[in-house]
Amino acid sequence: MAAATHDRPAAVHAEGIVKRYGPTVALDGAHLTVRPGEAHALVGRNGAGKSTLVSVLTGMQRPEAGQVTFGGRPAPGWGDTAAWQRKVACVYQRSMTVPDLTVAENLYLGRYQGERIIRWRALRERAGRLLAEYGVAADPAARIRELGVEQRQFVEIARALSFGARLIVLDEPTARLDAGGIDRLFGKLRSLRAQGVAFVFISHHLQEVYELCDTVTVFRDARHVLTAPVRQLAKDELVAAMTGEAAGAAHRPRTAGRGAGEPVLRTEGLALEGHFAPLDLTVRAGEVVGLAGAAASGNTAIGETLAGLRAPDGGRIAVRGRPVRTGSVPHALDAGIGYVPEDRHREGLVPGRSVAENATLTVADQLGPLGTVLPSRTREFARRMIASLDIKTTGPGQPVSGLSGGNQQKVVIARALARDPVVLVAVRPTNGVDVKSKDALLGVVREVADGGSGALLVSDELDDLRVCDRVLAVFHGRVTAEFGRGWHDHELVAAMEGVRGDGDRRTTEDGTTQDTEGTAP
Ligand SMILES: Nc1ncnc2c1ncn2[C@@H]1O[C@H](COP(=O)(O)OP(=O)(O)OP(=O)(O)O)[C@@H](O)[C@H]1O
Repeated sequence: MAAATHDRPAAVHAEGIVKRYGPTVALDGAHLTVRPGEAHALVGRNGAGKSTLVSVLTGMQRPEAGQVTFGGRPAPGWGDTAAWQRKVACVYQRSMTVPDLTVAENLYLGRYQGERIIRWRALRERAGRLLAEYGVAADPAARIRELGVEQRQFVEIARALSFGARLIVLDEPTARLDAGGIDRLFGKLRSLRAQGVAFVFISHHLQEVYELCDTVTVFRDARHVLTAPVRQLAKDELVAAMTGEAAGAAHRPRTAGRGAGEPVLRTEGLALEGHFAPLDLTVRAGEVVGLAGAAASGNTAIGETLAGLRAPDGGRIAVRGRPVRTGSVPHALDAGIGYVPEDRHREGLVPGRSVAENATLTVADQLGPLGTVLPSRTREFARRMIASLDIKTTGPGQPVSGLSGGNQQKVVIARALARDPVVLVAVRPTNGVDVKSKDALLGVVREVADGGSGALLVSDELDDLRVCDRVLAVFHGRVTAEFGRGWHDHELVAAMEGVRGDGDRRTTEDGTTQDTEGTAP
């Protein structure tokens, strides 16, 4: 199906790109060529330089050296935003659209500068035609905040195409989509490729690279390492190129727990209407428990309720047998619930503060006041975390804003570990984390449990869930199945999606299937 062509000039060609941030060399003579109609994966470890290249290719950052051409013509002048928009767009994991404006307004944002009167009805009609042209099912009058991630991404793609861009960068577009959403996104990308639109696809999910892309480029330590047809590169060779280690050197985290002890976390009838039905959950010392479910299953809401971010409608939470006041983050923290949020930008970090300060924010009272001089204990803890979570940074004193996305995520995890939590609740902790660091991170979660705490891993990533001693599948706000070790991928995926078929059959706790009603709470 590959629509990539070699007889036309490259959709984008970049060469000799150098970009520095102070002492950090983010790109060191990097190059990339993407053909029209190609789906080109750009992969590399956290901090390899992928986002920096994207910011250069989209005119957001000016490189110190190098050239960029689109369709064989030099890139627009620095600062000529409108001209860049006609060449290329990036759909980020975090939406660049304006949530309080309508779809129609977002589609035509910035295009009517200088015009005194905007005809709203005509604008909505034009937006409707535009969306129909690109096969996007979204109401032009709906506010962006009312749309799901999937529709928002489609609106952003339609917006880019309507400016004339024939190159679209997708930065981890699948991170917040469920399996059906990923299928629909890939279907749309395939049909656009057939029309000659080229994609740069950034993902830490290598299986998606194999599913969607025809070419892959690997960056390592600010440099281009290889470009190859995806089909000619085995997955372990790809990982080896990313890590610089021999193929097969990557190890899986240990999965054998020491056996469960006393309950460290217990919920009784914990419920949140519209999100999850009354839940009785027990996590024991030494145990890693998985809460598996798709984005809308309610598993994230359970994690957020345990962390005190949401107030439940009813039910109780106890840590080591002691009741925890629900709906209060400070009480959850004091009770020993460590929390790794899904959205590190919103809930995770203080950008101007250093790696060490951010990693220890919750224990500031134990380590001494935050100030310009780092207390030695803060720095010492940060150093340990930098080593064990493999954080790529110039040191504990570097502001977190200077870290790549994946490395920021690791700082959020460090922060949750700083207090020696009795139970660690982590929501999709490996989101945006590279293949090798994922192993390190899951190994740390395992160590937390082996050290006598408990861990609850909220995720839909099978590779993450493999570290668990038990996995509970959540569907429509209810735990529908429980698995011990040794589950098969297809069983867990089926349980996460709710097994539909004759009479809507589900797997129950003892592993059998039965007819259920499958109603949402
Ligand atoms: N604003 C900034 N200030 C200082 N250093 C920065 C800044 N942005 C990026 N860097 C550094 O540049 C290097 C490349 O970062 P970049 O964000 O391009 O990596 P990446 O490959 O996109 O990583 P990830 O997979 O984690 O998103 C990193 O060492 C990072 O710390």
